[in-house]
Amino acid sequence: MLQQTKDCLHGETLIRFQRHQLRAVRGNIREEEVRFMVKKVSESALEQHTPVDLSKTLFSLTASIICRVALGQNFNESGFVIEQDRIEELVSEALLALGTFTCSDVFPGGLGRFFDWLFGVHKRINKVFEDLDAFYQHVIDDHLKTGAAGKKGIDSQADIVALLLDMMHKQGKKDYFQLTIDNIKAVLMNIFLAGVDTGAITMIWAMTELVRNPGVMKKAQDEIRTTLGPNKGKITEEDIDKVGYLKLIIKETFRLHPAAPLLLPRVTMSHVKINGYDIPPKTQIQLNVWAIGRDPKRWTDPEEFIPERFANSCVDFRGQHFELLPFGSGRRSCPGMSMGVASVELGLLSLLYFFDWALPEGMVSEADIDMEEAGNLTVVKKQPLLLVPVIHH
Ligand code: HEM
Repeated sequence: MLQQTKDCLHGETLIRFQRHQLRAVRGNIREEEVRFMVKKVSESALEQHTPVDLSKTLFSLTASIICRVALGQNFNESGFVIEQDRIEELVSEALLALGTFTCSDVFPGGLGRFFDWLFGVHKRINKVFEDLDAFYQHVIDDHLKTGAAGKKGIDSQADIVALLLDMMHKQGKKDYFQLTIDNIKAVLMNIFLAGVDTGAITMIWAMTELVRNPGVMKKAQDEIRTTLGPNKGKITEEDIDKVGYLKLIIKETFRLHPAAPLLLPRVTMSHVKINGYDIPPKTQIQLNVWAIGRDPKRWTDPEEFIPERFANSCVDFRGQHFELLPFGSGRRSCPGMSMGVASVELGLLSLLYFFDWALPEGMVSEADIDMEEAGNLTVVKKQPLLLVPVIHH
């Protein structure tokens, strides 16, 4: 028990430390982008009874944060190399393509390839990845042209492309590992595909559960508004640690709606035995963390959204407690966890502090909200979440 408490405290301290580190390096990109989102939602709220598409709003938020941190490019300034909508489209298309079943996965020989060719599977996959490659090349060329890549020197505000290009320029010819432009594009691909929609999906499900559970929404808003006080002009990341109930809401959202329900596939390196089953080497394994999160043997009332279940529990989502694994576990667990959690916390905190949320006209009860899921690698709410914002402060 003592060890568990120590682990809890250690985890919490670690995530705060990482957040401070991130803040020091990335400045207040997240705060600026969340403020921009609040401004846009406030504008919509002035047109009374007009619903906001929160799914779109939250995808735009995470895409803008990732674009600024990774590429140093701001959607809200003119001259961005690609339309924001197109980036969001490309990310969704790429994730869908990656999670698509291919015949050559099951029949690696000519037969599988023939059927994939017949159904045009690889053509579709190639098209979306060619478009993303062209986008990364454009951004890299832009950095090289403007000298953001090393010539001016790297400062604490440098974006990831600038840092990687700087590393590439400084490497010696005899270095064991030679970083190439292709490596940089691969890192960008990882960050884009893993970083944009996971955070948005988590916030969309959290807001969906909150409107379906008005008691939980009210408790969260009362705590947030009482703790932060009235007429606060802006929310900062320092405010996050003051509001404990929101953190329980986020944990409960991770339990019921992990953004990547099957994590990334693993392959066994040797023969293993699990629950009496023999699993030979080189077998692809998928971990269903969605099902684990709803397992009645582990959770009381597993289908219910009850954030209080975590109030006196040490169970956390950082990969040490196997009943809750929204970021995976082990060496291949999510490297963007601190950044993802910080964006989700700040985004939700602002939406709950500044606005009350009502159902759109025609929807009589919370039970009418559609909960259907869509996607394969990542699973999003199928129908956009439409809610009417009412300005509170
Ligand atoms: C709430 C937000 C996020 C969630 C729920 C999430 C979840 C996950 C999950 C489940 C995995 C697979 C882990 C495994 O199979 O064990 C993963 C991998 C990954 N995530 Fe995240 N993630 C989030 C945010 C981010 C962000 C913001 C970034 C980058 C800026 C990021 C970058 C990555 C990368 C690069 C991988 C692949 C790691 C590898 O291949 O070894 N993630 N994430």
